[in-house]
Amino acid sequence: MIEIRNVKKSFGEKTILHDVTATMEAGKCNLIIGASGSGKTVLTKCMVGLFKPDQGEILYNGQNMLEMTDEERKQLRQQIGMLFQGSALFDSMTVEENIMFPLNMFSNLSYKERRKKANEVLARVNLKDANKKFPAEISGGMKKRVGIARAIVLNPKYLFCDEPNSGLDPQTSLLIDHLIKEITEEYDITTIVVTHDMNSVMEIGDRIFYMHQGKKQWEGSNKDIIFSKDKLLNEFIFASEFLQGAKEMRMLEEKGESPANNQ
Ligand SMILES: Nc1ncnc2c1ncn2[C@@H]1O[C@H](COP(=O)(O)OP(=O)(O)OP(=O)(O)O)[C@@H](O)[C@H]1O
Repeated sequence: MIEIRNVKKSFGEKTILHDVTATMEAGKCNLIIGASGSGKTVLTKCMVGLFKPDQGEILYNGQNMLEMTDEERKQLRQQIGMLFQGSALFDSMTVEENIMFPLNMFSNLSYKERRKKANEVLARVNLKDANKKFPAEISGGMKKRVGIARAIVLNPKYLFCDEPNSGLDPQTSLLIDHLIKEITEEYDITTIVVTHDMNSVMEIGDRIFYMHQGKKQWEGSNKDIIFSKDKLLNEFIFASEFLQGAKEMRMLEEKGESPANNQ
């Protein structure tokens, strides 16, 4: 679990995060959504220690990251897996070598054990046969799966995914979403996904945090998001073509004309 308490962050005169409080739950996909510039990235950078908040607390399983010693912060860092927007694979390394990289850096395992572990996670993301390929030889969806395998190879407690669907077709996006959700539940990871993709929001959004101009404007689940009365959230989500059908359904329901009422 990650608890963000009253976090404030400014750059110069400009306040970017205004008193943000939110709890990211373990074993769940916690999605941060919001328009460009609403503060999603600054918030996640504060969470992983890349920015220091001016005020507030960030608690990892009850321990304030901002008060940790360097050693404690180093240990925490090893419990955080990251999936970057462009997958960020090393082009000169094979898929297997890419996945072994965090193990080479942070584990005391032998070469044989590291290879075994890398191939286990590769099998978990259904890429067993791609281990000797180079990134240039695999598709965008496969690269994302390699990115996920690399992010989970150290058995992280926390997984941060930055726009995991960017550049993918809808079908591949869905596969990646499901993989992230399955892994989150299977390994009881606290997963944080920053996304613009409303399809993902509806598919895997156990907890959704809607940021607006640096404030947490709304939070809830994918079950209640389309029924929210929050005007700003409604403007944001119903701008998506994907949710036009849901919007029309909701309007009919409000008028008592839903097909469900006519049965
Ligand atoms: N290092 C920085 N120095 C100064 N201002 C910054 C810095 N990083 C971000 N900002 C500002 O903080 C605000 C929020 O940016 P942020 O990147 O968090 O938005 P976002 O919601 O992630 O947007 P997007 O969806 O486009 O990635 C923006 O006005 C941005 O210019």
